[in-house]
Amino acid sequence: MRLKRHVALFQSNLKRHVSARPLLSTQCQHRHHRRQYTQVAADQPEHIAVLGAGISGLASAHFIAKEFPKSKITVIERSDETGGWIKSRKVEVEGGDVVLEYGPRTLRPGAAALPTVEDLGLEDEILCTSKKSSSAKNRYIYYPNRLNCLPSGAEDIDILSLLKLWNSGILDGAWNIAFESWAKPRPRNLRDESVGDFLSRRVDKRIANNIVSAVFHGIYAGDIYQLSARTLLQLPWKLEGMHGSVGRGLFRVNGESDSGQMVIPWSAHAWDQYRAMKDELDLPEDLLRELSRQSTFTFKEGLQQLPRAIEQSLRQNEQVDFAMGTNVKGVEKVEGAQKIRITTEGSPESKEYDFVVSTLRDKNVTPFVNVMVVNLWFKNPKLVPVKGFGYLIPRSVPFEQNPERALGVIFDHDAITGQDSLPGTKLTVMLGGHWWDDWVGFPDNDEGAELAKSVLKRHLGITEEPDVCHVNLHKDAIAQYTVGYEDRMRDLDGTLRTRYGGRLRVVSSQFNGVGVNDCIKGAWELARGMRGSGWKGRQTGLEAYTDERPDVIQPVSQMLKIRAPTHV
Ligand SMILES: C=Cc1c2[nH]c(c1C)Cc1[nH]c(c(CCC(=O)O)c1C)Cc1[nH]c(c(C)c1CCC(=O)O)Cc1[nH]c(c(C)c1C=C)C2
Repeated sequence: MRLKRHVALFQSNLKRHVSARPLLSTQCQHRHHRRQYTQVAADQPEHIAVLGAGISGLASAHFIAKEFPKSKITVIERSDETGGWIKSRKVEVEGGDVVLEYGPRTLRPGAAALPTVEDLGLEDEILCTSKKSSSAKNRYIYYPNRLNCLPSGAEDIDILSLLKLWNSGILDGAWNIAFESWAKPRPRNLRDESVGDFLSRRVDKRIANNIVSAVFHGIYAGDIYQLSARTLLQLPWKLEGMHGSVGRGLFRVNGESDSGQMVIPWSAHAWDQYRAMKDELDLPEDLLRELSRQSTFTFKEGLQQLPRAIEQSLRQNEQVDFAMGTNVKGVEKVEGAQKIRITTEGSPESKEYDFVVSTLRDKNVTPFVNVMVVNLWFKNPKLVPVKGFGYLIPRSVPFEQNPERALGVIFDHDAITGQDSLPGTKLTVMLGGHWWDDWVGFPDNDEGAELAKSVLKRHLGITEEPDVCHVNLHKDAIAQYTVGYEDRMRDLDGTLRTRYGGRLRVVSSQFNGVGVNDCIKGAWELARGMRGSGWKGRQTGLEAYTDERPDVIQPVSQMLKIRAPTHV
């Protein structure tokens, strides 16, 4: 009854348009900094401001401090805690304690985060989930009214499990992959379309609505009919643009190559960045070898250990200063000088900087979705009937099976082991995302808990009351790279360049990819671009979108770990 009321109430919410705010004009209040700094060499920025102390801001400060050890760096953050929405909490329960993650919880062992982990001496704090573990192998999709295990690799495909999957209907339309090369190529003037439309056109709408929408729920909590195919399915989009079909394109580029490895078109920018990372990030062989066997990793105290360690190391560094609880009100170029003026809320004085890195969110640049994260812990360790990472819920699931608009459930007790001091069932239910785009009000914490429990009851048969239940509504949690994204980024690059002359650059999940690794990699690239006299150039942080050089055909190797735009 209560659930029905919630669902009816939320569905009756009307579409709300996000209020427009000018780029980088968040409120701020700025404290003055007392430390004395040695005079810096003329070719180093004297004072740099980093706006925001989420992972992008912290990583930017970390890498910039290494590039310019004599510059003064001020990190300005609105809240009282660093790390953005990476938030880990140790919670006491009867007989021990458990770690709950309110936001991202694991990292893939990609190139970006590892040097930071090594720099900070966090190697001994790492907890890995092996590629061979059940949680890495067993990923489920709930469809239409049960869990279906997806094969994790060719070696896991057996006839029985394939038959089960086939009978569920989740693979309906998959045969059409075989006929992809016969689908009509897109019109020449089509600059972008949605992921859903692209797949419906080239393969089958059912595949888009079932498996693909589930995967996109797990990454973007987004709507495949709004997200950009050109940006998020960049390889298939490129291959179709080059050869009229994805299959034919892959065949042709490999037929013409004599590299002996599987090759694909890379944007020249992504290839340069990839090589630079490979050349410069000198990681210990044993750490690399160990992590290559892992599916994901995190830390003993939770993922927030990473931003906390970066913060701690920055605080120990004389050149870095934090202005916490400080709201940026205005960012403008100083007339006639190569400086950026930052004004802050509650402070009559503004402050001028030689260089500014902004990681602030701007809803004029991309829309965002809201995600409600409900963490539940039960003393009983045997509540979930299967072992695995968890399950995702596609858009095609009938409404009666998902009236709460859940996006997926993570089996944290399986996905990450070694954080809790006692066994139990630890789950995270993710609700909302694009399903809540039209809502003007959101469930409160009690309602969120009821919705999550209702999902668990229907999908997993869990009727027990949880011993712990934490609910967090993350407003504007995940940036949405919607159709036309890359063209908008090119326009934004022009605007930023004209307005700030290269002295303000951006890095964040709005520009560099929504993952933690993407943000760290973006911060590394930004700091590297400042190297030498690079900070005096007219870059904006959006060079990936304006690099007009033709693609290069190179091995696929790390491509999946590096997100970069297309130029077809
Ligand atoms: C906490 C909510 C998030 C959702 N998506 C992201 C976050 C942080 C971003 C994200 N999630 C994944 C990737 C791909 C790269 C990767 O590390 O695998 C990205 C960029 C995959 C992923 N999805 C879920 C998990 C636990 C992971 C692993 C990474 C992580 O720890 O976040 C589950 C999941 N995430 C979201 C939903 C709705 C969901 C559902 C079960 C949204």
